[in-house]
Amino acid sequence: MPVIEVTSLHKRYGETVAVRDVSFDVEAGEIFGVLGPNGAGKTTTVECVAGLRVPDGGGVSVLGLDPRRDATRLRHQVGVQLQESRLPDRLRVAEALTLYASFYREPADPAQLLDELGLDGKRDTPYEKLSGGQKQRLSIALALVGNPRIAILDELTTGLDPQARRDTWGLIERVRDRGVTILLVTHFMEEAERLCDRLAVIDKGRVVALDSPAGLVSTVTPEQRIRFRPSAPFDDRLLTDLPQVTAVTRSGSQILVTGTGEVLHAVTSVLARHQIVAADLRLEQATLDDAFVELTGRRFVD
Ligand SMILES: Nc1ncnc2c1ncn2[C@@H]1O[C@H](COP(=O)(O)OP(=O)(O)OP(=O)(O)O)[C@@H](O)[C@H]1O
Repeated sequence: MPVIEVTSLHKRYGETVAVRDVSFDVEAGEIFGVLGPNGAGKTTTVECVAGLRVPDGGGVSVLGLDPRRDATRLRHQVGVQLQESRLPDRLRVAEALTLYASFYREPADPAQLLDELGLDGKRDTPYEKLSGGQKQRLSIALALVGNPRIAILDELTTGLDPQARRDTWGLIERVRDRGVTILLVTHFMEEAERLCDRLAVIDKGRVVALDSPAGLVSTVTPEQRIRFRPSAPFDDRLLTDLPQVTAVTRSGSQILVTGTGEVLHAVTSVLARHQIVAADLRLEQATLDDAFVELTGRRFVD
């Protein structure tokens, strides 16, 4: 049974249609991603789910309730971390968490949450003295302090360095393992691929695909790319004659072969037969980025 149901959501700001037609269901216990380029309508969608905006059309149901009409009941069950949330500069980390915990009937233990988020050493640090990554982790802690059943996280790792980003992903997986359902907005392909059980890809206010990351990638033409540097010159026809090869292009000393099926085996076998070593050999398979191009006809731009 879905814990979040979004049906034909429509939302405009004056002349701008931010969300044209968005529908998806989120099942209990999953990490559900809303992925799309800047301005696609992701934030507006989750703000409607969080009850912070009123849809102009369509409906949203969270735990069977209306996010605006039943806001008080949902407040204890839904934690929200929105883009660029700010706290007063002088507020210390532990104070912020204790303050937020006091708003809830059955809050999490603030000390344990700080420990889990790697903020234990920052308990007495004022908000203004935290790094970007620490502020981000604090905002996640604040979204979780009410022990919610659902956490809505918008642009979780924007502005974080690669290590902090990976740490945050690990944290989100641990939260999910405790049974919290997570609705995650992202414009990072890698984040979506690594974290999400299922994804709605949104473009220009519409859902253009809804599937698991692997499912989305598999809808793309199953083309593979092989890159290597040959140890000796050879005629392209050696490879283009192979039925598995669709194209061979050269760029400097590097060769790029595209093909399907057992193309890697076919290429390496024929090269070996001609005593050619394929140095720096890499096999590239379709990614979510390729799936996005296939779905929208253009490259995903961050
Ligand atoms: N408060 C607002 N007033 C007017 N227009 C808005 C407002 N908020 C968003 N928009 C516009 O609505 C569209 C969708 O914005 P939204 O923030 O939902 O997209 P997004 O996918 O979350 O983008 P981003 O990744 O940049 O946050 C954009 O064209 C944006 O300029």
